[in-house]
Amino acid sequence: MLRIDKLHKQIDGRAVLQGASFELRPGTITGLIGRNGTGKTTLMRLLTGIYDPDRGQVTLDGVDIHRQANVKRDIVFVPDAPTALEGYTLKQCGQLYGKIYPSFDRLYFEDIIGRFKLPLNKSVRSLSKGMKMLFSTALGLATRARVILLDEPTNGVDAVAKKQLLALIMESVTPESCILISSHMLSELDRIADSIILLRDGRTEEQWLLEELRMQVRKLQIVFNEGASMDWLSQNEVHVLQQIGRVYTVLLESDALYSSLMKQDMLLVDELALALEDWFSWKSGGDGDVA
Ligand SMILES: Nc1ncnc2c1ncn2[C@@H]1O[C@H](COP(=O)(O)OP(=O)(O)OP(=O)(O)O)[C@@H](O)[C@H]1O
Repeated sequence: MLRIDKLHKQIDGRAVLQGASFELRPGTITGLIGRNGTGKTTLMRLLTGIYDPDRGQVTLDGVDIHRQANVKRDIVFVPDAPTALEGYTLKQCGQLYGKIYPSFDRLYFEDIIGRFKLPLNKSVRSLSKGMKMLFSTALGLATRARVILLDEPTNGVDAVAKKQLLALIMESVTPESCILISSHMLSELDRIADSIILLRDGRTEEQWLLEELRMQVRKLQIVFNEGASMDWLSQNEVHVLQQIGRVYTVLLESDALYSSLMKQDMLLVDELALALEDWFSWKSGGDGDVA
């Protein structure tokens, strides 16, 4: 559906994107993660056509979105602050979006606004930061566009509304549409995303399906008898998340490693549920802070 192919973009002489490639498939929610300043917002601006790429292509069903302006109506970007709409009332914003986006669903928009108890006749400026995020996400989702890009949608949103917002995002994806969410909240993506894209050094690495990841990567708590088996622990494919005395929490990817672990001198081994954050800590080189 939306295909991103070797995107390059320099901003102020700095290469922000250096070959980002991935795909967004219909009916899916994809999480975009990466450290501060890695270029997630820049990438979203490129996908919406706000920026042109220096090199590379973004195509929606084979049509280059930077060459065919009308395709952009199928792609909506919800920024992390709706500054452009500050002067309008919420209702006026709905009317405006209804004119821009042919599939804008006004009833759905007003339904969401009602669910979050947002004031339809007040200006966007008068809303709190969290309310602004709820409102702009509602506006974006109500376009019923085929591709919806959400930049940190839960930023500033309280715990109760966050739960509702995540449910809303999940309910909004249809078999014909897809949603890309940039977020530092890995536990939220863990709950709602189908796949994850990690942006690092301007490049996207492999796109991981969360379901497959949970099957492939084992998280184990091991208590060794006497001394820990350093030979086993120091293998490249074993990642030690935590060590407290003789208790190790590790991640490992291969069945062969699991079999060789079973031959070690252990008091206890226990399988734990893998969290996206654990895996991320591994892939970020162990500092656990990429997002
Ligand atoms: N308008 C701009 N002018 C100059 N530099 C910019 C501009 N926009 C972005 N940048 C730079 O481009 C890089 C990528 O910024 P971007 O906002 O895309 O990162 P991000 O991954 O979304 O960050 P965060 O997680 O902090 O929101 C940063 O180094 C940033 O300083």
